[in-house]
Amino acid sequence: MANASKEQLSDLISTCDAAPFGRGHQTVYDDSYRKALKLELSQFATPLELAGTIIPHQIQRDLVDTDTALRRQIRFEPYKLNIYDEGAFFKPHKDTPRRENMFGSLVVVFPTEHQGGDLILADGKHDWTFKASDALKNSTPDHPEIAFVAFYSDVTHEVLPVTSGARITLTYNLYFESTSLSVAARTDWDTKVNATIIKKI
Ligand SMILES: O=C(O)CCC(=O)C(=O)O
Ligand SMILES: [Fe+2]
Repeated sequence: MANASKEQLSDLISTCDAAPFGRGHQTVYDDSYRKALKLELSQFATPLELAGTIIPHQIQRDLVDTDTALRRQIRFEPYKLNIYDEGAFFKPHKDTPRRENMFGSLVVVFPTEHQGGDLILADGKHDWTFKASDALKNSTPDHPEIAFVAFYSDVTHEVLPVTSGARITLTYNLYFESTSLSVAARTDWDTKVNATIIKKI
């Protein structure tokens, strides 16, 4: 991605489908709510090996181990590749839990040139802005960087419109290894968002 030319990005964009989202129990398309493109897991391959980065450790340390009640092994499941070209956005929503031991989401942002597309997160008490376009501005083809943000499932988030270029993200569902604890009942965590830039991937 760090070396992607405009042509390669337009090729990628032209192979993608419109991205739906969950509304109640349904999966719907509504481009006044979510205007973006996506590829399902079966439709792409990525050289990004999450296990080879610091991301799992950082999420374990800063999002999970900070609370003794939560201290458990976590697992990442890749979910979708999302492409936001100019004018694309995703209005405020919470992610639909895929299974009862899902406790959060991880969004990895690739270093493709773009403006806008800030991710705004809120839990009712705090809000956060994750501006990957700024975070990645020192990324170069020779020294690519990625940015990530991880958050609990009760955090509402939205992607503001991309004003130029293309913002490409890979989302993961975050699970606890054991299914014993009902995580949905917990809404009083102090730190709900963890955002960092990973250098030199
Ligand atoms: O691409 C992003 O930054 C967020 C995507 C998202 O919120 C989702 O797929 O549910
Ligand atoms: Fe989401």
